[in-house]
Amino acid sequence: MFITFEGPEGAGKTTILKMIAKNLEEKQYEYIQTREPGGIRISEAIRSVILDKAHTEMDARTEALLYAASRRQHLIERVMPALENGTIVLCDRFIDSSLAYQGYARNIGIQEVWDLNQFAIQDCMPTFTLYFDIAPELGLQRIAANANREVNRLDQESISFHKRVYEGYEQVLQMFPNRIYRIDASKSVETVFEECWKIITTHLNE
Ligand SMILES: Nc1ncnc2c1ncn2[C@@H]1O[C@H](COP(=O)(O)OP(=O)(O)OP(=O)(O)O)[C@@H](O)[C@H]1O
Ligand SMILES: Cc1cn([C@H]2C[C@H](O)[C@@H](COP(=O)(O)O)O2)c(=O)[nH]c1=O
Repeated sequence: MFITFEGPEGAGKTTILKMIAKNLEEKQYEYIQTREPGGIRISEAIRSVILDKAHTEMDARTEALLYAASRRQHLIERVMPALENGTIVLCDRFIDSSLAYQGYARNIGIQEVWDLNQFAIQDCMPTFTLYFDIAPELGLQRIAANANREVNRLDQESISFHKRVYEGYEQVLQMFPNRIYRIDASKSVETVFEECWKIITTHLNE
């Protein structure tokens, strides 16, 4: 089972992913938790290049290619071997982030970014996706209030960019109504967790 966590900045993806991991651990499921961009050495190195605040000159297509390259290596080294073993994969962000951020918000085109990513993923799509729906203003407020979180190049984008990311996700949800579950991420951590856990247990029991 390949489960991805998606949504704008500060939506609570990482918080809930860790809680789900803890629950799976307690119930003795085999799982891994990982993230994009990153999760393994080469992809973490690509992450540093993409998210470096100094790299303000980065071209949108270069950005899309770097995310896709990072995705490819992470799939080959970490995700696919785990799935082949029957291990549950919890992944913080995946292809939907590229569609919303690069495809829509950066104006490359969702279809173009989808096509580019087919080379990287070779049909390895998530079993299902939890989309953390939050107004960009609230998400950004949450991350601003978190003193431990380092601000990266994407965080520094304007509020209009983050609003476009939100609109981009809306398009992506329309494209994949059977794969993506919308979660109201403005609710309390406990409520959001309960909703996500209910979806996961339904799939685990299928
Ligand atoms: N439901 C919630 N209500 C209030 N605060 C929350 C909630 N979920 C998470 N937070 C807080 O919001 C901040 C961002 O949460 P988190 O890092 O989990 O979000 P994220 O979606 O992974 O963000 P990003 O994609 O930007 O890394 C953290 O300080 C976290 O404690
Ligand atoms: C996978 C992926 C990510 N992004 C963006 C989204 C965030 O701004 C950063 C990752 O930071 P996080 O704290 O780990 O969420 O990268 C993107 O634009 N495109 C992608 O494909």
